[in-house]
Parts: sequence; C-alpha cells; structure tokens
Amino acid sequence: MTTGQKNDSFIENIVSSEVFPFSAEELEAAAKEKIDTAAFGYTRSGAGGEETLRKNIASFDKYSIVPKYLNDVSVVDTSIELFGRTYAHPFLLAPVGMLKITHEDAEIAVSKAAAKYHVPYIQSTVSSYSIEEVAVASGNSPKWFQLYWSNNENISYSMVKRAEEAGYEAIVLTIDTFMFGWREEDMRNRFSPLREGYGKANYITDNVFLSTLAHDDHDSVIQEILQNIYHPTLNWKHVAELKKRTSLPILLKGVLHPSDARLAIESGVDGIIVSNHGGRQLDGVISSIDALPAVAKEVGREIPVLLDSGIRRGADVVKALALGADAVLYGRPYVYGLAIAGQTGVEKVLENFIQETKVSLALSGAANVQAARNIHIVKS
Ligand SMILES: Cc1cc2nc3c(=O)[nH]c(=O)nc-3n(C[C@H](O)[C@H](O)[C@H](O)COP(=O)(O)O)c2cc1C
Ligand SMILES: O=C(O)C(=O)c1ccccc1
Repeated sequence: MTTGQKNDSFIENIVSSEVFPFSAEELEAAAKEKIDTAAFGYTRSGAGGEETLRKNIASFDKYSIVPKYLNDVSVVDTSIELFGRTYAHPFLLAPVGMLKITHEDAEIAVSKAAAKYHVPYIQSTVSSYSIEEVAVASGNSPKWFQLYWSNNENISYSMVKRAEEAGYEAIVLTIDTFMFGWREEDMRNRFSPLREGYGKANYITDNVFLSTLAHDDHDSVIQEILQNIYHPTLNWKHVAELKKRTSLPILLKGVLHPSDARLAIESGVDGIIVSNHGGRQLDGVISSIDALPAVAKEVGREIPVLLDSGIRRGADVVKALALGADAVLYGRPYVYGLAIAGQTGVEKVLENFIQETKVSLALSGAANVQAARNIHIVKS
C-alpha cells in the first residue's frame, strides 16, 4: 500500500480523546484485566522458565538500526510480493488457536479486522470457528491456513482441500508442535482449552474426521483430536507427500536451524517461517531474530523467509527485514486487542502497528520493503 507520509496517525492519536493502549506492554496489562486468569495465562505464557519468551523480546534490543537520511521518503510503499501475489504490508497475522477463550467472536472478529486493513490472516487448525465460517466472514481478503498434522493423514489432506476450496492462498505446516511444550502456567491453572473444546471447529466440520469417530459425544471428539494432534513421527517424508497433494504454496513454520532450511528447499517447500512458537515449545531455544541471519544466509533468495516471535513494534519489522526476512508475523499483541474490545480492539492495534511500521521504514531511510533489506544493522 502506497501512502503519503504525513504523520497523520501520530497527530490523530495525540488529539484523540479515546483511551486505548498503545504499546504491547500496555495491551498485555489491559487484556489481563479483561479476561479470566487461565485464558490470559495461556496466551501470555511460555514454556519452562520462560527464558526463550524473554529472549524473543530482549534479542531485538541487541540490534540497532543505522539509518540513512536525505532520501526522499515522502511516499512509503509497504507492499510485498509473495508467491506471485501482492500484499499490502510486510506482515501477516500469526496463527493463534482457540481464540474463543479470549473473546466470543474469536477468529471472525480477527479476520474481519484483518480484511479491513488488508492484512493477510493465517488461520489455525485449532481455531474456534471453521475454515468456511472465517472465509464467509472475511470475504475475499487474503488468508492462509496453518496445518497441524493429523496422525490420520487423510484428515490433514481433507483440511488442506477445504482451505483450497475456500480460497486460502497458502498452507503453513507448523513443525515445532508435534507435542506440547512444558507449560507450567497452564498446569498451575489446570487449563487446557483444547480439552475444553475451544479448538474443535475444523474437526467437527470435517467429514474424514467424523467418519473415524466411533462415538460423537464431546469426550470422544476431544480424545480423537488429542490423539490426532500428538504426532512425534512427523518427518520430511510427510512434507514431500503434502507437497504432492496441494497446488498451494507450502511454508514450514518453526525452522531455527540453517540445515533444516536447506532440507526444506530440497523437499520442495515454498517458504519458511523462522519461529520458536513465541517461546511456547522448547524453552532455552534461540530467539528467532538471532536465528534469522544464518537461516537467511543459507536460503539466499531461493525461497521467501518469514519470521515471528517477538515482533512488537515497527522498528522490529525494520530489523527483521534488514536481517534477511521477506515479511514477519504479528502475534500476541493482536490477541490482546481482541481481548480488550473484540474486532474494534484488533482494528486499533493494527492501525497503530501499520502506521508505526511505515514511520519506522521512512525514518530508517527506506521508501519500500526492498530498500529496507539494505538497511545497515549493528549488533551490540
Ligand atoms: C495463545 C497462542 C496460541 C497459538 N496457537 C498457534 C497455533 O494454533 N498454531 C501455530 O502454528 N502457532 C500458534 N501460536 C504461535 C504463533 O503463531 C506465533 O508463532 C507466536 O505467537 C509468535 O510469538 P509472539 O506472539 O510472542 O510474537 C500460538 C501462540 C499463542 C500466543
Ligand atoms: O498453544 C499453542 O501455542 C498451540 O500452538 C496449540 C497447539 C495445539 C493445540 C492447541 C494449541
């Protein structure tokens, strides 16, 4: 999207009488007040001692932008091209499951807000509304589908087919969550939203899944979902097979090691997402911004490299682009917007993040995303 750079939003926010949090920290604090302890804990927390969760944020501080001035940045073009399509912003909304724990309107609210701001939305396998419901709510706004592999692979293929038919534009296979991380906050709160049925929408609307059920009562459905989602056997052969089953681009989400990036390319994968799942899986792993340079170097320009885990500000987007990402995924902050005020809350968060990203690009000296990739970064 090409827009004049007049700092309109900054001034609008200054003169506005409306009260809505700006920073991710304020959003988190407001969400905490709004929703119940267990739901908030589920969203905020990381695995183990939360070392990686903290590092995801702290690592961004180690990188400094060295801006260049006296370029004409009166017009900033934030658009990117991925898989032959043009998207308006250099970020997408990260897949976050079971959003009904946060707000009744869940993925419907988020996908509508994303549509309003032309932000592509990645829908989770374990969402609270189905692929088809989200497709109807958000019209022809761009959407990708995040796949959790099912032990019964025909369920995986069926969900991918449904996403294709509903007009989704890519498949994101998450590779770091074949079992749950050690999440103490959830154990403390005795809370598993999956067991409570918050993530069942795509399963109970799937004919292949339904045909495998011996009984269709709540407990049987949940048991079957849990059994399908635990799949430690997942390996590169599944990736190659999935590639044969769909014409959509496939991205692997959760790549941290450069050799895995190479294997992804050799398996015919179309893109990778450098991610540690927001610190929710293995505590102690490298922050994703620290993992990015080596992965980007290995991949060269062969396939797009995206990044998530710790993106909170426009400057974080600039840093990720400058260190080799083609785009980033924005996660927890939009979920806090949803908790605070439903669709309107997500819209407010997006509006500010879009404007902050644009200002950050301009003040770094980049009039477009391509130029951002040449911004000089130093590590302290
Ligand atoms: C509450 C919650 C649920 C999530 N659910 C999923 C999911 O269903 N599928 C998935 O691939 N990633 C999921 N993620 C991980 C996000 O896609 C993303 O990797 C992570 O939120 C990035 O970290 P950040 O939000 O701290 O920036 C979830 C994250 C959170 C916070
Ligand atoms: O909570 C998560 O991070 C997540 O990705 C997930 C995975 C499977 C089922 C429910 C949530």
